[in-house]
Amino acid sequence: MAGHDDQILTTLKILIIGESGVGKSSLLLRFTDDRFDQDLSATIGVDFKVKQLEIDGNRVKLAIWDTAGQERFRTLTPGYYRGAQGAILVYDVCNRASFRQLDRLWISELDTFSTKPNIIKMLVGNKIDQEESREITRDEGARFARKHSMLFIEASARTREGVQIAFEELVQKIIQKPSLWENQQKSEKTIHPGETDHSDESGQGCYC
Ligand SMILES: Nc1nc2c(ncn2[C@@H]2O[C@H](COP(=O)(O)OP(=O)(O)OP(=O)(O)O)[C@@H](O)[C@H]2O)c(=O)[nH]1
Repeated sequence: MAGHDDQILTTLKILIIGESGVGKSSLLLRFTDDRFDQDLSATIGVDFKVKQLEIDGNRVKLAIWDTAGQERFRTLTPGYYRGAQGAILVYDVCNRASFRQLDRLWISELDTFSTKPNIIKMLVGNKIDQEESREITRDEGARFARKHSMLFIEASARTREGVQIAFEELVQKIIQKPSLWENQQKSEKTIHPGETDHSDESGQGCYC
């Protein structure tokens, strides 16, 4: 029966980044637990959830890191990024500042700290249930994604729209690039937030 660990193709590390309040934790909660909480508190440091997903007949385990958007809660930045095969960059379609910050901060931070040069990026414009307050058109989001070679989807953690597909498309693209995950199988190891990883010091091992 699918779901046993020996049937898992690989474990992938996925990051969710973006400004505070754009809905990163809400997207994760919707994806992992199919829940939405109107009064979710701000993330402090990093949250971490694991979920299995079946893509094109392959079962993969996702370790999803939800990072704090607020500067004062972001203390371990390089560690978040290390070894990640995929990143979800989130903005709020009703908040232009959160869109602008992708260019000013989040993309360059990802480029600086990512240890995998071909990491797959998915841009998510969240909160499309608030159409009346929209500040960023779908077209503008799509153009920005194209410019930065990112996948793109609009979503609402509140209504579920686009959430599952955002994660699935990202994972599908990662699976299609075996160079991102293939040789971590032998030494597969999962580091949880707060644990120390020494694998880089020896020049081998992985961080997944
Ligand atoms: N209407 C609407 N509200 C949303 C949606 N997603 C999140 N929210 C609300 O937006 C607020 C912030 O959501 P969070 O998920 O905590 O945002 P975050 O990006 O994780 O914030 P930090 O943890 O501070 O980085 C909460 O009140 C959520 O209920 C959405 O799709 N639609």
